[in-house]
Amino acid sequence: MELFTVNRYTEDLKSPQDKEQKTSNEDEILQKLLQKAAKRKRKHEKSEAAKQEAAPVEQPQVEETKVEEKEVEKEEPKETAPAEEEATNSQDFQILGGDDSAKRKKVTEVLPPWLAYPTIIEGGNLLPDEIEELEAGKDEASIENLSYLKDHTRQALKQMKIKRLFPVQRTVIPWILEAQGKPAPLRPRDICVSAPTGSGKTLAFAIPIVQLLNNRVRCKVRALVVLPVAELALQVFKVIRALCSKTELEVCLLSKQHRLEDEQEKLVEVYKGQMYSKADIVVTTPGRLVDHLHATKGFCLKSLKFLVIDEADRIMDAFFQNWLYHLDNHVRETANQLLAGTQPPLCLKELYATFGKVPHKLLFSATMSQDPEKLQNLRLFQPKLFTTVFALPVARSAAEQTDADGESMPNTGHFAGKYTTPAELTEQFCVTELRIKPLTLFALVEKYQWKRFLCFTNSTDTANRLAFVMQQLFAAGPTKVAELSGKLSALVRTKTLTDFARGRINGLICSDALARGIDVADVDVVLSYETPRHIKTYIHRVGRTARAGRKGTAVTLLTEPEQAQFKKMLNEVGKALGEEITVSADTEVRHADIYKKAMEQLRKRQDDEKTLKIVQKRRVAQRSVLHKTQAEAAANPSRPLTLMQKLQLKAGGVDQLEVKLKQQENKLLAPAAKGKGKSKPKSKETKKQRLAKQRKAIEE
Ligand SMILES: Nc1ncnc2c1ncn2[C@@H]1O[C@H](COP(=O)(O)OP(=O)(O)OP(=O)(O)O)[C@@H](O)[C@H]1O
Repeated sequence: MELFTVNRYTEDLKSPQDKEQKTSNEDEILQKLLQKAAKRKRKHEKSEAAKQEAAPVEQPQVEETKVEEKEVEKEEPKETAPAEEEATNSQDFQILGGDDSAKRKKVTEVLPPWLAYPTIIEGGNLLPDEIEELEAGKDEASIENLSYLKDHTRQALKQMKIKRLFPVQRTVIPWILEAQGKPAPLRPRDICVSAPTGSGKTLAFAIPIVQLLNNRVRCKVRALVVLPVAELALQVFKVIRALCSKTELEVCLLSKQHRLEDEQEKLVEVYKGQMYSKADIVVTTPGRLVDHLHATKGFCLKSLKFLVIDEADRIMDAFFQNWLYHLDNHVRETANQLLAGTQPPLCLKELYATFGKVPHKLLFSATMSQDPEKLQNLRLFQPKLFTTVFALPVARSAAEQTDADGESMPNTGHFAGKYTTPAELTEQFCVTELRIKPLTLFALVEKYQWKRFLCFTNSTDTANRLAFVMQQLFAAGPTKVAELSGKLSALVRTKTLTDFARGRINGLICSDALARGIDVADVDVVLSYETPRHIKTYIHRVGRTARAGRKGTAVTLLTEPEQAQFKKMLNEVGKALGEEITVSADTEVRHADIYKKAMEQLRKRQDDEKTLKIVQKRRVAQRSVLHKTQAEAAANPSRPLTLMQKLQLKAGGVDQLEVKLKQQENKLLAPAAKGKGKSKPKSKETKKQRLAKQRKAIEE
């Protein structure tokens, strides 16, 4: 008996004809195999003969032989039968570790047509000839001559001291107004706007939104503006609020600078058991939006008509609590509730108005992302790109338009408008040594008498340390310097910015968290203390000056090794390094004493911080040990304590230990507290009152 039975598939030959056909097929295959074997044999013989010839010769000639071999191989297919050709063609696939001569297709980056063929925003900011036209009263960009602007917008703009619109505004505003004016089944295309920093993108979306929402009857959240950081949200909120000043529209700001409960009060009101929206336009950060979607009863976005994403590439780069997912869920849920009839009022008209409605998405940035994956997350509807600078696809010859196989290649386009800086910006650099970098910065500010400057570092820690050193260096003079980094609370940051805007502070040492979007008027110069890691960061940093058609300067401090790398980074996006500026060579000697002192103080401060961290860590550890010992002793009074535990309890228990460690901590914090104590208000305000006062001052 067989243990295993192997079942093979044996094709039943149905007819003698089939039988004949099968035998002829077999013969054919056999013939092919024999031909192949003969070919292989021939080849082997030839290569053996060649090897023998080449044996006494040195290395370079071996390579020649290889070339010959290849030539022989290339010639051979001419002699082979068609069946053999098939077999040789199979070598088109690249064999790993094998012959490298296999054919490879060239991979080219292809932009989707909407990115490759954008709408160009013509004209720069206020050009000299335009100013002459403005004086002559013939200016086409004057708000008086633009027919699509409503009276309430003109009045508000006049109050904001805006007389004419910038190119990006003149292109985008009429386009949105027209796209929204089309009848119901036609849906407007979503747009991406890529324009330089300070070119006026905020008004480009704010004006059409305010004009289109102004004829609403009932207050509902119809526009949502999302920004990456609280400071930016506050800035955009102020612009939209000013624009709405002549309308009935309500604008609400949501950001971590306020208490959630306060914001909830501003968002929703309850009347006779029904929830009503108190805001038409909501300006928010992604994190705060998610908080409200989950925690605020009655916060409903089902009537959303506009979704604006400012600094879009930043928002797409970061996860931001997956805000898009939560927003999507919220809109879908409310729509479903409405369809299921669980959310009153359910009437046909409302159903019709809600069903299938998607907000018009408007994306803005100075460094727009081209990454299709990131853009796909936003599910843009037939997107359209507006950009200021663009090199149109280069015209190619007929030969260039086809690849090696003779197939036509798509036009790839060249997105040159991706990283642009304002025309009014002057870029410079200063070469220094790492050892004396802070001193060079100090000397530059002294030499050029900059009264309003921003200085960027690559991390919050560097910003913190540099601000400390600069404060020491400038201590004797009138120049006031402060830190502005992500390490500080949002409230302190906003207060510092307000002080800077009002001229109480001359220079801010910032981390990159605030490099984007912040609009402070009349910044003389933007300094990069450390070279930015990415060109995008550089574009946003330098964009804090030369805004709204004004002139500005950007200076980068470079060490010798950094110079080539930075130059390469700029060249890659078609920018040049700019002019070199220097500080006098005896700077180091003149300020040696004061610099030495500042560095010593910094070292002392760092030591203190380290000790404080250790004390705090020990405090937490000892507290937990004591708690454990006390709990054990209470739970099991009969169990004898170890000597260590007895000592710990004898030392005075948790409370006394707390007091002891607190004393140590206070001692270390004492010098800092002393300095702060001077500026503290004398009145007995509570912390809550003080914060409320600060908030009020900031919003004003
Ligand atoms: N039409 C205008 N006339 C005069 N000033 C304007 C006009 N439009 C905007 N501004 C001013 O220009 C400055 C920059 O505007 P805005 O912040 O909108 O620029 P942005 O393009 O968003 O810059 P960023 O990319 O850095 O965020 C603001 O101070 C604003 O008040």
